[in-house]
Formats: sequence, structure tokens, C-alpha cells
Amino acid sequence: MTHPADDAAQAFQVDLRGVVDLLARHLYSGPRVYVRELLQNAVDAVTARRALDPAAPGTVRLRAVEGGVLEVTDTGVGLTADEARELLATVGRSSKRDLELGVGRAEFLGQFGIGLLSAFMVSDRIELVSRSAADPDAPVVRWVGHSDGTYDLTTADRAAQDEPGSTVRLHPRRDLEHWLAPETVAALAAEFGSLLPLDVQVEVPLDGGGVAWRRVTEPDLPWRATYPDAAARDQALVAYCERALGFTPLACIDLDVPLTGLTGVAFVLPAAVPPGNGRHRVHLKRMLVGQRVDGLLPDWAFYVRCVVDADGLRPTASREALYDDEALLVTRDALAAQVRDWTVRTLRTPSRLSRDLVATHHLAVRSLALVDDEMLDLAAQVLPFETSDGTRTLAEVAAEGAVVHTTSLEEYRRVAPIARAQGLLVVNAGYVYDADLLARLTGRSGWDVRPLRARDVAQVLDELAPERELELLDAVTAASAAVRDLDAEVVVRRFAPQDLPAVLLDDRDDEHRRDVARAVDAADDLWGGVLAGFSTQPAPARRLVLNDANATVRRLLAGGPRPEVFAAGVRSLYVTAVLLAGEPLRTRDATTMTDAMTVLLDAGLRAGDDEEETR
Ligand SMILES: Nc1ncnc2c1ncn2[C@@H]1O[C@H](COP(=O)(O)OP(=O)(O)OP(=O)(O)O)[C@@H](O)[C@H]1O
Repeated sequence: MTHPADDAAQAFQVDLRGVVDLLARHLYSGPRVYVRELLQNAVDAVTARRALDPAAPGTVRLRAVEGGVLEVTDTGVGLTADEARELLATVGRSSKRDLELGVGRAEFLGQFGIGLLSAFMVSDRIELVSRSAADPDAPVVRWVGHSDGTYDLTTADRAAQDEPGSTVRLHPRRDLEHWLAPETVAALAAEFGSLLPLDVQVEVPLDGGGVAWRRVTEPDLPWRATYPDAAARDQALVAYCERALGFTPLACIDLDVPLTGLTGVAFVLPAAVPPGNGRHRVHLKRMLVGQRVDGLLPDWAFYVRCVVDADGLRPTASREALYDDEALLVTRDALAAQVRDWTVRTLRTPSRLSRDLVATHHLAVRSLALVDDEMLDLAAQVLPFETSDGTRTLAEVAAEGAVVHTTSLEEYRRVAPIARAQGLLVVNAGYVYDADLLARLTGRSGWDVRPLRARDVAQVLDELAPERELELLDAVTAASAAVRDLDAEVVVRRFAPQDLPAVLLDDRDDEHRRDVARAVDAADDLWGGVLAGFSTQPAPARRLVLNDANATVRRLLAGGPRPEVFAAGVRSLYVTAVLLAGEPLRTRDATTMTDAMTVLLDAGLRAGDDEEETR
């Protein structure tokens, strides 16, 4: 059943305090954005006035007046009393939207009709005194909005204000006075508005007393201004980067995407930064969106910081990020191509810059090479790789034969000393991106690239003479038994360097079992049977290769020590090999080390005691 009163359409009531709280906590990153919203309204008002009178002045002045009040005066279009009532007192009402299309009009920064409310984050009372440029007969309007959601509207004679335009006064909220302090306002106005196409000035106190106006806007976009020559332009851009981003760039890359009206500069960082750090300073219609905006370039471009201005991209409602739409996608692709082309061009031509770029940003070049074939070929020509024969490019390594690489840093550390001593060229692909990069290169025609196999190293280690092999048969069997529980088996070879007692080889791809299978095929019946027995056992994952050229190893293998001392000696060589490979000790390895040391120490002390006694 309905009551008659319910039939009449009711208007929504808005609790302003709730709305302001929502803006402050959930839309904007903080109260500081109130300065941006005030500047934006002033700029839009000037734009609207210039549509009526192209020669109208374009100035904005911000200053502190008595009682901590901030006053912002513009030479914009102003408002009539009706407009003030309709636009200022209705949340969500804006003069800047296209009524038919329901979207913001291209020439204005604002569109949602909520921006002025942000001033309530720092102010209890917003006052706007305005004289309209559109209606020459309109009286001066004084609108006062209160944070409790009420407002007063009064009018005064036009004589009260000589020129069209508006003055907004913010009365500070208790305990938030600091947001309206002149230095804070000057810093925020410079941050948000430095590229605005207007003359924006802030009155700041001087050290010695008194006040002065400080202009916070650049006269022109630094990358579009006219300079006497290219060198002067470069210098100005470097100076701008120092001012705006706080570093001296290695180089400046011009950016231009006509489709979305974007122009700007990508500044190449002077020092390496970790990947995933590509944040940019983005302006829309010359107002700052943010200093650390994401999504403008792909991940690999973390070696540049951009400063851009666009008029065809959309901000999110908070105006602190870019709306992720088709236009942004197209822009990102175009910008990526421009940064990439510059990088390829620079690396192609040997120069100091190309050397600096490789030295500083090799990680980024590696990252780009993972997604770009041309860059991959170029990277192979210019990027330094750690190899067992010093730092080389992959092209240099390839000139000598197959590019054989390790896939982890530990593996490289393990084999590098032996490889170096035997003249085996191994590339370390254990650093970020390298293994993927080499894997990509494997698929390119003209490249012979493969991961190092245990057999590669085993091959360069000299086999023992058959007599020596025979001599060591029992010792090797006992040594293997000593490390069996560590998932390793022992083989003995002779190799340089002599002072390296042992090395651990990963038996990747079960090479060991295949070696045995080969041996079974080749052996006569008796040996074949014995070997076949071995091949059915699960093969140990690692080979501990003892160096028969090392004096300590020879003494150990010569026999003599009691079995438990012998086993402790082999196990301590195992741990030494793990440590030499730079691998972290697992709990099991650490226990092995402590146990082996105890046995060896005990044996050493006992030998000392025996000597004492016999004396
Ligand atoms: N300084 C000013 N001069 C003239 N008109 C103004 C001024 N400030 C605000 N207005 C009027 O008040 C309206 C509401 O302003 P508000 O800042 O709340 O929203 P907006 O700028 O339209 O949109 P947005 O929420 O996207 O900023 C504006 O559309 C404009 O017509």
C-alpha cells in the first residue's frame, strides 16, 4: 500500500561531510591535491574567458592573508549569481561537461564537478567572490560554502570588483593551518602547476622580512621552447631534468606521439636502478598528474625517467594516475618504439655514450633483448659477459666455437677455475636475464649455444694412467662409499690448478647412467655384467672429482689412515668443494663438516699424543 506523499519524486540529500571524508580517504592520496584543484579551476576559468576574448589576461595569484587564509585570484571568466548557485552549490555539477555527450570538454581540465570540494579537506569555509566576464551587467557575487553543507549567496555592486575574474578564499581548518602556509602552497603550486601555460605566482615571505612574488610556472614546455642551437637545447633539458627530477641525465630522448598529443623527454638515468622502477612524471593538459606514474612504458624501459605532457590521455577520477584505455595502450607502444630505436641507434655507433650506456644499463639492455630480436643480436655484439677467459661479448665467444654456458652462478664458480686452467671457454649465465637471453639466442640461426654438461668438464680433466687407475681402485670404491649418503660418487682425475683438491660436478640429465650404459655395450661379458649391476642403481646426482695432482689428495688415497679417518678426509673434501663452488652449506653439509672435522682433529691429536709417548 502506498501513501500519497510517496508518489512525489524526492531529491537525494547529500551529507557533505561524508562526501569530503570519502574524497580525502579513498579518492585522493592526501589533502595536498586541493592546490591542484584550485589551480585547475583558475586555468579552466581563463580558458573559458579566452574563448570570449582571446586577448584576456591569464594570471593566477596565490597569497596568504590574515588569519592563515589562503587567497587565490584568477583573471578567468567568473560567475554570475545563478551560475554560482547552480555550479558551486550542487555536488557533481560542472560547467565543463559536454551536455550531449556526457563527457568532459577537451579544452578543460575539470569535468566531474567535485574538485572544489577537495578544499574542504583543509578548510572549514570556502569563499568565492566573482565577477562574470560573460555578462557585463551581472553584479559581483559572493558565495560562501561551509563544511556542514550549507552556503550563503550574496551580491554586491560591480564597483566592488574592477575586473572580471574570481577570488577563492580558504579559511583553515583547526590543526590543518600548515597546509595553507605560504611555503607549502608555493611548493605544491610549483609541483602541480610548473608547466601550466599561465603566469602563476605565489607570494612568499623573504628571509630578511617582507614578501615577494615567486613565479612557479615555466614560460614554455622546456622541450618545445625555442633555443639558439641544439647544444643550448641539450643544456636546457639537462638543467630541467636536474631541477625537476634531481639527477643529471646520461642522455635525453625526445618523445612525440601526435595521436594522443603527447610530447616530452625520456631522460636516461646516470646510474643503474633495479628493474621494475620505471615511474614517470606525467602532465595532462600541462597539469601534473603524478611524479611516479606507472604504465607509460614497458617493464624493460626501467633505465629512463620520462617527463611528458599529453592532451589526449585520460586521468583516473583521482587525477593521480592514467586511465588504462586504448589511447594509453597506443601511446605506450609508440613511446616504447621511440626509446628502443634511440637505444639501438646509440649502441650501434661506438661512442662514449654507447660505452656508458652499456656499462650503466646493461641489465636493461639484457631485459630488452629478451623481447626484441634486433636488440638480441646487438646485445650479443656489445654486452660484456663473464667468461672463464675474462670479460667477453657473446660474439667474441662464438667466433671461437660453440657458446657453452653455465646456468647458475654456483655452477660457474664450481667449474670456472678448472675451465680456466684447461683452456675451456665457459660463459657465466647465472646473472639476471642471462640464462633466458642465451636460451633465446639458441633459437637464432647462426648461433651454436648450449648449456655446459658435466661431460664437457670431465672431458678436459685428464684420465689417469691405467696402472694408477688400478692402484686406486680400492681407494676410489671406499671414497665413493664415504659420500654415497651425500648423493655423490668419487672419481679421480688429474687437473690444474694443482692446489684445487676437488671439484663437484652436477650429473645433469643422468649422464652418468648413460656413460655406464655405453661402457656396458663396449665391455666384455664379465665386466659388462658387473657394470650393468651399477647402471640399475639410482645414479648419484653429483660427481666429486678428486685431483690426483694435489699432494693432500694423493696422501689420502695412498691409504694408511684408519677407515673412519679416510672417510672423514673424503667427506671434508666434499664440503671444501661445495664451499669452493660458492654454494651455501645445507644443514646436512654443515653436519658433515663438523663430524669430519671432529674425526680429523681427534686423529691429529691422537697422533700427537703417540709421538709424545714414544719420545
Ligand atoms: N575560479 C573559478 N572561476 C570560475 N568558475 C569556477 C571557478 N571555480 C569553480 N568554478 C565553477 O564551479 C564548477 C565546479 O567546480 P569544481 O572544481 O567542483 O568541478 P569541475 O572543475 O567542474 O570538475 P572537477 O571535479 O573535474 O574538477 C566548475 O565547473 C566551474 O564552473
